[in-house]
Amino acid sequence: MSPRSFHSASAGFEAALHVDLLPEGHRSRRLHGHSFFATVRAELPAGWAPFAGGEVAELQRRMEACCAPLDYALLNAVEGLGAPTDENIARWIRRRLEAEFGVPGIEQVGVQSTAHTGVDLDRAGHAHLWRRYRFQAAHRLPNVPAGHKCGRMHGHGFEVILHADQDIGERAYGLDYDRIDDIWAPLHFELNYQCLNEIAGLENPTSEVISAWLWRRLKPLLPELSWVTVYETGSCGANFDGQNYRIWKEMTFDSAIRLKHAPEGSPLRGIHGYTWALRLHLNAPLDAVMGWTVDFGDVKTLFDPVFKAIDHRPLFENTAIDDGDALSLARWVLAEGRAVLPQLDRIDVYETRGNGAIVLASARADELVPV
Ligand SMILES: Nc1nc2c(c(=O)[nH]1)N=C([C@H](O)[C@H](O)COP(=O)(O)OP(=O)(O)OP(=O)(O)O)CN2
Repeated sequence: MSPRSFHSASAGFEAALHVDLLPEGHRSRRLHGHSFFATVRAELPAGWAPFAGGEVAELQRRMEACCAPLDYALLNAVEGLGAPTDENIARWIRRRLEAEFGVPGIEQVGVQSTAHTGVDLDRAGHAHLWRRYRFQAAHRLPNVPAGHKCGRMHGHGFEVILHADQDIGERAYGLDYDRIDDIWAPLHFELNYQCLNEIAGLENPTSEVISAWLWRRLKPLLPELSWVTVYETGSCGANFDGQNYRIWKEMTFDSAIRLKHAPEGSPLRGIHGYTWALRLHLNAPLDAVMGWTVDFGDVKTLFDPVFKAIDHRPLFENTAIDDGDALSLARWVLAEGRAVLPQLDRIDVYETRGNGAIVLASARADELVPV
């Protein structure tokens, strides 16, 4: 096993734009504005930050400085940006982070322009557009053991994220979000306000089965489709890429830390704390009878002793945890978590939205699947 790790930092900016390369009459040709949110994930070498454990703060500082010219700006007037599509903004941020802000090992740059729309630029330079949809539906899982809560008929506000790889290199404009909307529209009609068990192919409607069902329906219409993500609740879901199933479970923990390598006088050296966001990712084959990889409920139960060791704790008193930074915590959680859940293959730990660390259990290049 050769684990890889990434640091993540984000910056928001308010900006105006008009996208003139869209067809005549398209609403985005008009002057309009967005609250953008950009994130970078980078595999940073040891010694890059001013002190060990200071990587998130340093990456955040550089990310904010990089994006500063975009804040309260007309993006069409920003030098070198070109047509202000989400993709071009991501490429502009990436170029500047590399060339002017000394950020090595960039794995991903994401730009979110609305609550339901964005682009993730991967290491190879492919732009994955994503679009989020919602549908309200009921279901029950018919094969769960007696007494399992999901065996009862219940309902969810499901969310689906469709990711499409534009694969257009450096061209300014490829797939339009509206095309994804048009392809999604009949599926919304089919799923919304329905009982999923009554739909052919969804007799056992787990998140995994729904994501694969959507993949089979959408891929022929949208060859660019790269992942289908299904959120069953706000804290768990599944992802399918045509071959592999991945699931995740999110939780928060509230803990105190200090960074032991921070310089004298820095507040980061003293006791401080966060409501950390923790996301557990698992990769496993589908159980043909249950229709799931690992039961979200089992994930929670098996992980509970690890959770209890970090929630409402002074983590600097735990000598098994190297330091109080996000990467040290993610590494510890991965090691402890895999002892009880060997399917765990990635841990994300965030101090605040977009600012934290990710650790992978293996060196597979395609594991930064956005969710
Ligand atoms: N791998 C899967 N496990 C489970 C699925 C599934 O689709 N795939 N579905 C369910 C249930 O349908 C249930 O509604 C969701 O379960 P759970 O994670 O327990 O959801 P909660 O939001 O209720 O969890 P809390 O963290 O307690 O809020 C079960 N498992």
